[in-house]
Amino acid sequence: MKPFGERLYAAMEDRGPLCAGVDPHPALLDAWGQTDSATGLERFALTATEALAPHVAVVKPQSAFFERHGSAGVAVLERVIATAREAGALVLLDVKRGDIGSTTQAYADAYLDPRSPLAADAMTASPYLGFHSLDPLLETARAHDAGVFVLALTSNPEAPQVQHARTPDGTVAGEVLASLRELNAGEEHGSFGAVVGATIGETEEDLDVGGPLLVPGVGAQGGTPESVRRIFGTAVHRVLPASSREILAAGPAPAALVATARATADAYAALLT
Ligand SMILES: O=C(O)c1cc(=O)[nH]c(=O)n1[C@@H]1O[C@H](COP(=O)(O)O)[C@@H](O)[C@H]1O
Repeated sequence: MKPFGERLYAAMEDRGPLCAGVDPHPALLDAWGQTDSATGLERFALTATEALAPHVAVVKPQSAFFERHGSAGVAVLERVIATAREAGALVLLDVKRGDIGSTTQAYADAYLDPRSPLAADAMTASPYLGFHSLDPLLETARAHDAGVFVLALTSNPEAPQVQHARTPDGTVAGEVLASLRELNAGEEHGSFGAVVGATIGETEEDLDVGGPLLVPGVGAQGGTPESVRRIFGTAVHRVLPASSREILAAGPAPAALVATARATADAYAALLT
């Protein structure tokens, strides 16, 4: 198998630059006429995945919305992952894990080792126990040609308190970005990505980490192709926009989901050229 970064680049060229989030919010379940239960979750999540996965580069299930339904919800997550991969999409599992190294290895086994029923092509990780507390994830990803997306400059308004904090060498976010650049050194399309929100406004950080840039915050949180172009400058060709609520709100009709996803991918495709 090729490394994740190369597989992602090929998928974005082939299917357009879009990561479609599967975030089964209770309000969306209701809007789709489903109950807030494991049965409603299953109908919602599989309808969305079956519709979108044949058309988008990446499907990103948000684990919390499955976990809140207990073990039945996690079983649905397993089916979403398998369904999306069978349809040819890459799966980025959004779990934002981060812990001491020995525990991080167990997360790596759960989400990146192909023997696990929850194994995905890539996962999200939080570096706030120290970037190298993530080493077990990074090493397991390398061993299985998977990817890791590390939070750098997130889309939420509380983020600057930690991420803009000064360090002897710059800022916390700058150090995360530099660590990713080091991991991807020598690769044209590295497998270790940064998460940078489309809503962060101006930044002086060097956002080109040599790997993909997962960019949530487009659509429902207000980010646009123009704001993405402004924020990412010469790194814009690495951007993978991620949108959840805006696409899912078009459902439950599969054709409407696909049309909204396609329109979003088309709106961002010009950024990559
Ligand atoms: O890692 C993420 O995906 C993420 C990082 C971030 O900075 N901001 C952010 O919104 N997200 C996730 O991206 C999704 C955003 O969904 P919408 O705002 O509905 O498009 C949610 O699943 C968030 O958890």
